[in-house]
Amino acid sequence: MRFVKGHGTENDFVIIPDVDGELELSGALVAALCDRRAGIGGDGVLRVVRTKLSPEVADQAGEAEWFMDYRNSDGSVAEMCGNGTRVFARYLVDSGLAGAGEFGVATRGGIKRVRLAETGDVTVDMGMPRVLGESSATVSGKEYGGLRVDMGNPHLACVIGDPVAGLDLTRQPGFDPAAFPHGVNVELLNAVGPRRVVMRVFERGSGETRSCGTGSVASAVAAARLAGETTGTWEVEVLGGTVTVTLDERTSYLSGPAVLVASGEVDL
Ligand SMILES: N[C@@H](CCC[C@H](N)C(=O)O)C(=O)O
Repeated sequence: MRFVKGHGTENDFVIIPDVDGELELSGALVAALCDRRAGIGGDGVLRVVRTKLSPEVADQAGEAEWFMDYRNSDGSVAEMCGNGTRVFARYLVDSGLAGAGEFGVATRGGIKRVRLAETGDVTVDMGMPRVLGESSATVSGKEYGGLRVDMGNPHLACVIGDPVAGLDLTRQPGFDPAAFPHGVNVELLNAVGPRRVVMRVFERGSGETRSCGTGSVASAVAAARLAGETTGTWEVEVLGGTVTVTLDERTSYLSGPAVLVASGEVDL
């Protein structure tokens, strides 16, 4: 099986080209590919398949030729992945499946428009974040209040007073299953300057990752709300670098680097 490895601020993915939709991507196969010792290693898999050949998103085929079939490293399916969309776009352009510039990508969370800059950065129109209210997460016995934000996938973004560096995120933070019946991605962040936050994330289905695009937008929304703002540009520092989030009256944008680092054949 041919693969390409890429990452966006070290949120890393195994990209599997399956343009004609011939592959049976089981949960076990995804987990084996993402295994960092026995496989290639990654936070998730991005299967590249024609939208029109994918019944669950075929209605998006008029606006996006390619479907990003995203899976978490434990094999579970997720609706959306912001960094994955940026890396997916980089792959499409570098492999000649899409022309440079601007185009749509089909996802389970709807069409995402992407724009590739000459600097190498990729920007995704992430849509309007939906704020669903408040909830809380528990880390090492301590409870943190946070904002429930729907980015196509579920988030709980908690602005905490303390630095996030010392938090133990080796285990899934506690959360209210009634508020998040399908699980949740938990962000913990603190403000380190005007419109600048440091964020760590525990992702549903993948554990702690070094960056999360949908989580960065959710974090910017939570930080903005605390500052009494609704629009503007936030820098989100993550373990793997920095991404930029812009909120406006209509939508949100995620920008940052997206790179491909390896390719080859895998026989699992
Ligand atoms: N890393 C992603 C989010 C991936 C999906 C998430 N783990 C979920 O299950 O919702 C991003 O960059 O947004």
